[in-house]
Amino acid sequence: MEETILVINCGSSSLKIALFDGQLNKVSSGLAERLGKDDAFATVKGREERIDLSAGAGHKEALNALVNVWQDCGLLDETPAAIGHRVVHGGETFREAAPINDDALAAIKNCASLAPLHNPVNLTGIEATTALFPDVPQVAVFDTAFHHTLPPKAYLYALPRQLYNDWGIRRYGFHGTSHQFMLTETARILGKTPATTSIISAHLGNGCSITAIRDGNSVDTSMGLTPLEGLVMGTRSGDVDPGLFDFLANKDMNAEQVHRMLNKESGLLGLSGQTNDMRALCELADHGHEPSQTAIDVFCFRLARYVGAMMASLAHLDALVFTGGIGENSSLVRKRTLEHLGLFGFTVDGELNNHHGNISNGQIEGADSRFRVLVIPTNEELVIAREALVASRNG
Ligand SMILES: Nc1ncnc2c1ncn2[C@@H]1O[C@H](COP(=O)(O)OP(=O)(O)O)[C@@H](O)[C@H]1O
Ligand SMILES: CC(=O)OP(=O)(O)O
Ligand SMILES: [Mg+2]
Repeated sequence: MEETILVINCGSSSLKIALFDGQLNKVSSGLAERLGKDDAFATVKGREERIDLSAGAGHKEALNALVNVWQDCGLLDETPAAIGHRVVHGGETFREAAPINDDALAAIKNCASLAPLHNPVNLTGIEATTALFPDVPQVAVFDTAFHHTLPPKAYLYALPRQLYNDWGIRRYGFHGTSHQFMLTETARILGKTPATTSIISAHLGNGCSITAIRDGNSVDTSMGLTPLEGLVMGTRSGDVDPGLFDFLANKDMNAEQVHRMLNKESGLLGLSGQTNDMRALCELADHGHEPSQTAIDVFCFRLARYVGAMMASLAHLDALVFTGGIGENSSLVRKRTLEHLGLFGFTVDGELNNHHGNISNGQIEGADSRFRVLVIPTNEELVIAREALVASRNG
């Protein structure tokens, strides 16, 4: 019987799920959106019909519904050989993927206060698959793990040292599976080994982060204690002056309100007043909507500033790499960002940038650019499936 690997990525209001065969080919994938809302629904890629979920359905119901569809159409006849879960925060405990057992679950729960939007739903996903497939080995793959090589100068905040010693307050970094995938893909494209490859990787999805990778190791990254620091994101502010908290407290905003504003009501959505979706924002900007144009400007300028900041960690740069829904699809964001970086010697080829999808190596830099610039589709699910497969074969 063919082995299958199930991959689960529980986001704050969505569920992404994928099925791989034993050769790590993706067999099918599904998505559930608007979880917790009245109009929650799920879809299986390549199938027309929407799976309506009951009002307020959460991750568990969505997962059961999607697995049911796969079972009904014969894609998941047997129990899977292994299950891989994306877990966002692994703290300092996890430097690599970990088999899910009681100790790992306790450690993941321990990190939940550091990633309140992500870890609790990651745990819900693990509970749901444990109920469905109690005897199947499961593996947690952490966003933070790839960043375990950050040096203290990059991960320490300039706060009283006691906060790190007592509570683990430091910068952790996220999207590690995606940044790691950018490293291996860039090395493959350039004909190098990952261990000798140095890149700046910009993951621009709903959450956005940028990482400096020096000779295969993450050495600086824009996200911090939580996935709120750094770049402008769909609904997250990224960097703000810490003095803001004091100011807002004096305006009678409590911690919960500030948390919601910074995580859910800021970023592209907050600046534009319209949408967190970059594609929709570009259309509004095209039609002359000034706040949307400004939102795109702030997004690209912050990103360019961070590219400059990441340079400080590198001895040489093999490529600047764009990935994630925005990085892969928005030629406008790439162009605007690179235009800020002329002093470093970056140039962009307009034609390649507009049609990068046709070019197999993802190149978009101009002939006179000092550095390579690549667009590479991310594949976090594949990395997670690979880890799950390895773990299942090892034991
Ligand atoms: N053609 C496009 N042009 C501009 N932005 C796009 C395009 N396609 C997708 N995006 C943007 O990508 C973002 C979602 O990225 P994605 O990586 O899919 O998100 P997630 O972090 O949820 O996995 C959204 O802002 C969306 O508008
Ligand atoms: C860590 C993080 O920001 O994840 P996502 O982009 O899935 O929200
Ligand atoms: Mg993402």
